[in-house]
Amino acid sequence: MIELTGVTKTYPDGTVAVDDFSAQFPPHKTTVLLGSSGSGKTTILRMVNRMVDATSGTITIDGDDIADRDPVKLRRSIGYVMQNGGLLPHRSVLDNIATVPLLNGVSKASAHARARELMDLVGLDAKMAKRYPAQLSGGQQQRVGVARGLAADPNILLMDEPFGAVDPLVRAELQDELLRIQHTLAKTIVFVTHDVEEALRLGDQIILLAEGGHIAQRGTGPELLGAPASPFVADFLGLDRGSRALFDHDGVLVDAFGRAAGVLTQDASA
Ligand SMILES: Nc1ncnc2c1ncn2[C@@H]1O[C@H](COP(=O)(O)OP(=O)(O)OP(=O)(O)O)[C@@H](O)[C@H]1O
Repeated sequence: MIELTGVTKTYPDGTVAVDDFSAQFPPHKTTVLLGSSGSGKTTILRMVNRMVDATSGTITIDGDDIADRDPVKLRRSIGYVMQNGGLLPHRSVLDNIATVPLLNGVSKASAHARARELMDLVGLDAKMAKRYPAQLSGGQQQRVGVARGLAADPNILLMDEPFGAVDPLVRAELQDELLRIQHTLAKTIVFVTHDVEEALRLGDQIILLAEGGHIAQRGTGPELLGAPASPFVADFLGLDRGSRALFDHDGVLVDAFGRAAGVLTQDASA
């Protein structure tokens, strides 16, 4: 369990990116931080592995305060996948995937063997192993990024808009792959996106953020869709724009395409 309590981040120029944020990211589940640009999603994510240090508040992982952990060791124990893969351009696919295990002192032979297994897991053809990032499509680069994030077999995987830079079809494919991988590996995933469809597809829990990391609403996708807490939430989810509107059929919520999206509680349907 990752727990953030009263966490604030003020950058040196005075920008309060995150103001008094508290939340839990449960183990083996995917939590999506959803919000528009500048709402503090990346800052929250980076505070979990101490790429950014919180100004105040507490962050614990399984009860241990991360402020007491060595930041470099902490960072290497947590998978991190960023937009555009963040790959090292002059290293082969295999070396990119093996980066963290090699830093952790794993032998090159076993790091590469593990990297080949991960290539298979994320759906990359083995013949790509010796290629350089520039010789891959955007979608393939993202797969390498996911494999690299998983290479040290971390319990926690932080993903910062990992599929933001690819076209919608490839994006849907990558989302499917992630769902498949997560079904097998059950990592604790924190996934940042500003894309509502992506959040609804991937999130066991969605935390919708307004500016300053203020929580507009948290819950499952159907909970947010079925009972948006404010006009801001309804607007962000696009509930006023038709396609995502929900209709009540005897207590079962269905979307505009007739797909079940949730169940109304007794009170809400009364
Ligand atoms: N190093 C920094 N110094 C000063 N301000 C920063 C820094 N990094 C981020 N900010 C500011 O903090 C706020 C939150 O930024 P953050 O990147 O966390 O938001 P975000 O929701 O992830 O946005 P995006 O979707 O655009 O990545 C923004 O106002 C941003 O300009």
